[in-house]
Parts: sequence; structure tokens; C-alpha cells
Amino acid sequence: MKPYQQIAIAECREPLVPIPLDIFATEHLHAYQKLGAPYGDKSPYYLREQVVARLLQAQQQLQACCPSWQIQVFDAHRPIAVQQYMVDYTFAELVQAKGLQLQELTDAQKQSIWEQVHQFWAVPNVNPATPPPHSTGAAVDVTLVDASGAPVNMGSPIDEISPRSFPDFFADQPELEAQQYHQNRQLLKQVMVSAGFLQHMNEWWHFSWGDQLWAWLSTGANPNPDPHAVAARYGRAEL
Ligand SMILES: C[C@@H](N)C(=O)N[C@H](C)C(=O)O
Ligand SMILES: [Zn+2]
Repeated sequence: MKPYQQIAIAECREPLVPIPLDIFATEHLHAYQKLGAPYGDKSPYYLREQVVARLLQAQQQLQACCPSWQIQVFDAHRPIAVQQYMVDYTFAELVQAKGLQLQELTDAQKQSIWEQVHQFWAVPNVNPATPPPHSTGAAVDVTLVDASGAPVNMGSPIDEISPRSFPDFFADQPELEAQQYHQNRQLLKQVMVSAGFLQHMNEWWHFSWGDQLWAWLSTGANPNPDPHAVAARYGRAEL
């Protein structure tokens, strides 16, 4: 169990609402739908009402300094079945990248690969007290596109299982390119934080407002938190 999962949830019953996709950028085809994730007839582009309002504020803040730039929404609400599919997909992808065979893995190899997966992906837990962040409609994966619609280079792709995904990975690297990636990540973080979002410790692209991780981070990310110090507003929500 992650420390943030000890935080209490005081569900406020705010609805999931569609993200206005005429205002934000998206990829042509949603990344996980492209991989065959089981969305059924549901859209990934839903978030809680106040979370959408805050995303709009973040984009206004962005456009105050960079006119016509947009926030690109990579992923938002994620059903548990999709979380399960992506966790299994990522495990299999890592096995393949290491040149291993799924059927021949030792227990130690399995454990090490699962640890890498769960450094980035939440467990697809069905317990209502410990929902995966994206199943609450409070978490969103985002990047930026410039005025021409081109993706802003953050130095590594979303979802890469690597230290390059850590938000400050490029901070201390002197090369000009690395400094540019860091500045781009800082701009994304700054506009999101200005609207109240908090960033995942390991992922430059993951932000949330109102879930357990957000509540835990906002009280100082204590390894043994008081579960009632600040409650999360949002538990698991289904479309
Ligand atoms: C890996 C990334 N797409 C992601 O969403 N990670 C968070 C922590 C999650 O799985 O909830
Ligand atoms: Zn995420």
C-alpha cells in the first residue's frame, strides 16, 4: 500500500463531466484505446466538474504567457478494467524489452519487473478505500503543444518506465537541450499548480486535484500520515 492510500475519502458526489475537447488539444487517437484497452462505449476524456474548471484555469494561465499554446490532454478518467489492462500491458512490454520470456521468468525477475511497473502505474485495486487515481476523475495526464500545434519537447515520452520520467530529471544537467526540457516541464508544472493541481512524484505529466494523492501531498507527503488531516474529495467514480 502507498502512503497516500491511507488518506480518508469524503466523497463529494460531484459528477464526471466531459472535457471540452474543442478547447484543449488531444492526440488524434487516444493512446490506450489504440492499444485495445477495454473502454467499451466510454470516453477517457471525462473528469470531475471542478477538475475540468481548474484545467481551464491552467490553460488560461498558460495562454497569458504563451498565446495560442494549449494543454494537451493525454489521459483522464480511467476505468479499473483499463488500469488492469495497461498494468498488464506495461509488464509484458518490460519483459519483452529485457529480452525475457513471460513463461520463463524467475520469482525474483517477476518481483523486480512488478516493482518497476508500480513505480509508475497504480495497482488496479477495486477496494473503494484505495482507488487508482485516474478512476476517481481527479487525475489527468497532460503535456503542452505550441501555437503551431506541435508537441513541446519534455525530454521523454509520457509513460516511459525510466528515471527520465521524474519531474526534475533534467534539472542538474548542464547541456542546453536538457535545460530546455527542464524549463518546458517547469512551465507545465507552474500552470497546473497555479490552478491548484499537484504533480506526481515520479511523473512529469501526471497531476491531480482532490484525490488521495493530492490530499497527501498537500499535507506534506508524510510517510505515516494522519488519515483525517485532509480528506480526499473524490473516490472511485464510474461513467
Ligand atoms: C503511468 C501513468 N499513465 C499513470 O497514470 N500513473 C498513475 C500513477 C496511475 O496509474 O494512476
Ligand atoms: Zn496519470
